[in-house]
Amino acid sequence: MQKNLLNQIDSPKDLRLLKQKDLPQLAKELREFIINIVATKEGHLGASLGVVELTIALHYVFNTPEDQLVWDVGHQAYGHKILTARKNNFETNRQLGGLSGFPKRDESIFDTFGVGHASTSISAALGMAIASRLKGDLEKQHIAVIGDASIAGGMAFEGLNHAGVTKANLLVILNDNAIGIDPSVGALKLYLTNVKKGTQKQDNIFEALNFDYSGPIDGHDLDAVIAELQRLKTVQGPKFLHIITTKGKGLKQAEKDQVKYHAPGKFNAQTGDIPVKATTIQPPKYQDVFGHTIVELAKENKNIVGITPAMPTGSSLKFMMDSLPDRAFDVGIAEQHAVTLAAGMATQGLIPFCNIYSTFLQRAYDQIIHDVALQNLPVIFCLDRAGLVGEDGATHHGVYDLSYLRCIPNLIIFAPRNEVELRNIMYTAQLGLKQPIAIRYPRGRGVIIDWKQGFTKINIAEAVILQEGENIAVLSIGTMAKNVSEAITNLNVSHYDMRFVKPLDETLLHRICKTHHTIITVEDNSVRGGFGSAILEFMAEHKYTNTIKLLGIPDTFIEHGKVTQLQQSIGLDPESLKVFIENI
Ligand SMILES: Cc1ncc(C[n+]2csc(CCOP(=O)(O)OP(=O)(O)O)c2C)c(N)n1
Ligand SMILES: CC(=O)[C@@H](O)[C@H](O)COP(=O)(O)O
Ligand SMILES: [Mg+2]
Repeated sequence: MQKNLLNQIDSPKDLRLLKQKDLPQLAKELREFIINIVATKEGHLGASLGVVELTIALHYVFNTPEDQLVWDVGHQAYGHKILTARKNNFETNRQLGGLSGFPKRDESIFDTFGVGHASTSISAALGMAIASRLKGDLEKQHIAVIGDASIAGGMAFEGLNHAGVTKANLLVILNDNAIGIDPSVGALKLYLTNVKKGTQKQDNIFEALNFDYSGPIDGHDLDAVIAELQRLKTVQGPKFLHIITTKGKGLKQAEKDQVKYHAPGKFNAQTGDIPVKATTIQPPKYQDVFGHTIVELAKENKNIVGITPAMPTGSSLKFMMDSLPDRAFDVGIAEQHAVTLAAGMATQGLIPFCNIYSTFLQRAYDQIIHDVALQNLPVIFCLDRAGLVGEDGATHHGVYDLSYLRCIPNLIIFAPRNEVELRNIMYTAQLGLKQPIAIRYPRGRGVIIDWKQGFTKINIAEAVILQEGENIAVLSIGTMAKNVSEAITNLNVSHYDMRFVKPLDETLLHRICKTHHTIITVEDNSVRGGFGSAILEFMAEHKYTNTIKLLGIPDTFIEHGKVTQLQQSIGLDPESLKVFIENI
């Protein structure tokens, strides 16, 4: 058999010159290429391995980039990137200055739509298809590739509902591997399982929505997929192709442990094994502090329930799903539903901990305002991955929550400085708070090895004095306290961990303003409308004229890279902070 087909391909034009019988060999090479690079450079693995055949078939049959191909979430688009002129720099994937881990319009004309969040592809591709019709172009194809977990998201349903009454030239391909990051959930999953078994009794849902439905077909059978795509190319209007694939296909361990190999970190490219980490004791991940603490609290307080929209492993709510399964809910990729579900539960006296990554909570903004805060329902929001998240980049940084939450009446906003503070605020929140609270904490590990200490109640709106000095007061929020502490070692300045962005510790703030000529705020949220803005508003309201400097995420989208590199690039690392403070 011919070797090194992948090396001959710079763009889909080269791919289309290959004979169809050679494509399985290309699929093998593409898989090996992805595995070899992700094994050392890290990133999302299982999803891209699962769509290798589909990716080749799509670029083989359709005339990309004229035909518009939209990937949902985009974590499965590594093969697409490699076949579309990015093979030679794919090793820079997700690194500072390198390729983005997700499709991005700035990066390539083959990336028709920027993604990272789920369930957007159908609406985006439909928008393109309607635009083509309006321009009189009836030949152009528009394809949305969406996973079985993402199609259960509300916006995907909204897109299907609209598409079904249009004549738009839209092909929706459901890549059904029966798993998201964690196993897929919900009634739609049951329906799809029945379709695969051929046992469904009711009408086909997608046909009922007016789509020309075909499938399910084996998504790893290149000939079958190509034949069906060629047929669908000749069908006008909304079409739906259901393919069945295996997440992690081609790497034994990734097929077996699909959750771990969604994004496994470094692994051995030959064996697939993930190296056992050194056993030195480290501080825990914040997500695990959340996961263990909610179990501990829920065992004592029968009203506590936990909710996650499709992130049981990422949030560690799985600990509660394992030990108290009736009281922990994975609702699928459904952030809006998760928030309003929590609100409904709170009306009945339950104490919902609704855990959502900061970036994904953006999806549920009206629900926070209209369903929770307006009715003053005591929902406890736990916002994981707040601040810079690193290699996932601009689509995933949780750097807006303080700004978008701070303007909502009734809502308390707290950011723990360390693991013990996270535990204590979770404990405090379930003691009978009469209003909603948002607790935001970052990706990664904390600072305290001995974190499992007894609970202490936190007084609402009480800040903590970490160091008192002269003239300059540094006010930090959340885990930025660590960078500030490192920066001011040996400096005679004050440092306060304000803890609450809302309500502020006004008593302390009056004292700070009266005893320091300069105030510096430090946050890992946008400086626009965030913690520093809250301090500015306080000063303006009380007519303080101290000099104030706001440090945080500048008013621009921050790309991908290691968190330490990104902090350096925007002056939030300890060294830059030190230089800044010394030069005041
Ligand atoms: C709005 C939103 N919520 C949650 C996520 C986190 N997330 C990324 S991929 C994923 C699972 C996607 O599963 P599926 O659509 O089945 O694709 P697969 O990984 O199986 O290819 C989730 C929950 C996200 N990216 N966007
Ligand atoms: C693609 C996606 O949205 C998720 O896979 C995300 O990358 C998970 O982030 P964490 O690694 O922080 O859980
Ligand atoms: Mg899936």
